[in-house]
Amino acid sequence: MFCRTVVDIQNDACMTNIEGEFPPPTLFRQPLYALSISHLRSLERFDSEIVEHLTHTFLTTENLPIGSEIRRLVQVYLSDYEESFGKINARDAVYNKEMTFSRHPICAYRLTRRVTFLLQDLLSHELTYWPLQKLFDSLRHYENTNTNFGSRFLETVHNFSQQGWPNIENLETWAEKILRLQYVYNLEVNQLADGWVSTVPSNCTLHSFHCYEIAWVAMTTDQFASAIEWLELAKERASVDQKSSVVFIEFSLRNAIKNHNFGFDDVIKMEQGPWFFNRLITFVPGDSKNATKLRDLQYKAFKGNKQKMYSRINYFGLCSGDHLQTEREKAMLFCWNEFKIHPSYVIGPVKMEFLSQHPDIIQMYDILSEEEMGSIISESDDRLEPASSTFVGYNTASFSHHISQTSYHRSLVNSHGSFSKGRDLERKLERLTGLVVQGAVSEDLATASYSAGGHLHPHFDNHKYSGKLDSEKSPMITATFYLNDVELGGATVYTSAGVAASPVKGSLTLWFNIFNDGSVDFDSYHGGCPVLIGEKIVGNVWTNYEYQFSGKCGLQPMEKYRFPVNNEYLPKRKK
Ligand SMILES: O=C(O)CCC(=O)C(=O)O
Ligand SMILES: [Fe+2]
Repeated sequence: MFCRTVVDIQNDACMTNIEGEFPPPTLFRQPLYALSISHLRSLERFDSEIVEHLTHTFLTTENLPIGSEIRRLVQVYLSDYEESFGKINARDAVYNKEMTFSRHPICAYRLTRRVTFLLQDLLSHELTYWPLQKLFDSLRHYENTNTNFGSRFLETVHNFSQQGWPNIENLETWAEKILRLQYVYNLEVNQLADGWVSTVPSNCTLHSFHCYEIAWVAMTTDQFASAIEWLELAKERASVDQKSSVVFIEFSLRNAIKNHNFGFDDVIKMEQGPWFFNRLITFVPGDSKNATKLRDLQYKAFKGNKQKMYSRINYFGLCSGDHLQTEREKAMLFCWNEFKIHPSYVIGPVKMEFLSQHPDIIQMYDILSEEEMGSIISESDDRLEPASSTFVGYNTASFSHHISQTSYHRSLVNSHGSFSKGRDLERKLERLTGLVVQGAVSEDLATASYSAGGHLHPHFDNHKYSGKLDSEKSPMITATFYLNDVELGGATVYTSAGVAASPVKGSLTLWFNIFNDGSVDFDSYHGGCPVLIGEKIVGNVWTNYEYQFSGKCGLQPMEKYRFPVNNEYLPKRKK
C-alpha cells in the first residue's frame, strides 16, 4: 500500500486502504504501465488528452465556478502537468509536445502518479464518488450524461478505462526503478529529485512528498541507506515547499535509522549487503551525509574479482562504464571484417568485434534490417507479459536480498511465441556460427523489453524449463540481438569477463555458455544494466548443446569454445 502524501499517511483511513475508494476494476486485464513502453505511451497520450479537455473546460468558467472544489482539482492536475514542462502553460505544452515522459524515469513516475491519484480525485468528485466499476458501467450511456466536462471527456476516460487503470502497484514499481537507477549507477538523490538522470537534465522534479514515497518503497524493500537518503531529502524539501509535515518525516527517518542500525554489523560489514552505510547512523540531523555507503567501499575493494559472489559489484561498475579487463586482456581485442565464415559474406563481409577473448564474446554489427527489427518489435507488443523467473533462469542467480526478489522480474517484459521474422534470424545465425539453429535445437526467439529503470540481474542462461542449472539443457550459445537504440544505459555486461556490450541497434552479441565438455562456464555470467533513459528491446536466441555435440568431447575437459577469425583460431593466451 502506498499513500499519496505524508499528510495522508497520518490518516487512518489511508492506512486501511486507499484503493478502497476505487476498487480495482477486476473486469479489465492488468496493464503494464511501469514495464511496457507501449503501455506507458498510451498512458502519456491519455494524460495529454485529459489536459486538452481540462484546459478547454477551464476556459468556460461557468462549468467550473471560481472557488469550487472541482476547479481546485482541475488546477491541481494542470499544474502537476505544467511542472513537467518547466512551468510553461498547459495549453501550450499539450500542443508542443512529443512523447517525452515515457522515456524518462522521473517524468514517468510523475505521469503515473498524476493519473493514479489526481485524475481519480477529479473523477470521484465529478462523478459523485462512484466506484470506478460502476462509473464505467454507466458510461455506456455517457451520451446522455451531463457533466462539467462534457461527454467527450467521459468518452476519453471510458475508452482509456477499457485498457485498464494505472494503480498503486505501477507507482511502486516506478519508485523501485528509480531506486535501482540510484543504486546501480550511484546517482545523487538530490540530482534525481531535480530531474537529472545521470548527465541528462529534465523538467520533471520531485517534491517532498514524492521523495517520501520513494523512501517508503526503499524501506519496504530493506534498502536502508537509500531510505535514509530520501527521507533526509524529503525533510529538506518539506521545509521549503511546505507540502508535507516535517515532524512526520522526522519520525519516519528515526524509524529508518533504527532499522538500519539494527541490521548493521561492524565486524562483518564488508560481507554485508551494499544497502547499508559503513557505520551506525546517529539521530543527529544529517549524520548519514558524513557516512560512506558500503556499496562504494565494497566496489573499491572487490571490483574485478571474478568470483560469483562479487558479480553484483562488477555489475555496478560495468554498467556505469568502468572497464574491468586487465591491460593484457584489452590488448587482445580488435575488430575485423569477416568474409570466410559463410560464402554469402565473401562480397559483403560482416563487421565483427572481440569484446573479450577467452572467454570469446563477440559483437557483430549491421546484422538486422529495419524491416526485421520493426516486425519483431510490433509483434512483441501484442504479447507482452512480465518476465517470469523460470524463463530467464533467475533461480540460478545469486541473491539474498528482498530487493532482488521483488524487483527482479518486475522490471522488464518478455514476449515469446513464434515471430514471422524468427526464421530469418535463425538462418542468419546459422550462417554466422556454422551451428544448427533452426528447428527444435533452439528456443524460439524471445524478446525482452525494458523501459527506463528496467534491468536483468546477472545470471546464467539456463534452459527455461529446468529448475536447476543443468549443462545438458544449458544453451551452448546465446545470441542477443539489439532491436532499437537505447538513449542511455542498458548495456549487457559480463561480470566475470569484465566487459560491457553497448546495445547498438541492428547488432548482436554472441557468447558460449558452456565448456567443450558441456559443463557450465562461469565466464558466461551476464546481466542487462538498467536503462537510464529510453527503452531497450532485445531478441534472444538460445541454441542448445545437447543437439549439437552429443557424443563429442574435446582433448581436455573444460576447454573454452573459440570463435575463428576468417577461418583461423587465434593462438591461445598464455596463462
Ligand atoms: O538484455 C540484455 O542485455 C541481456 C538479456 C539476457 O541476458 C537474457 O534475456 O537472458
Ligand atoms: Fe541472459
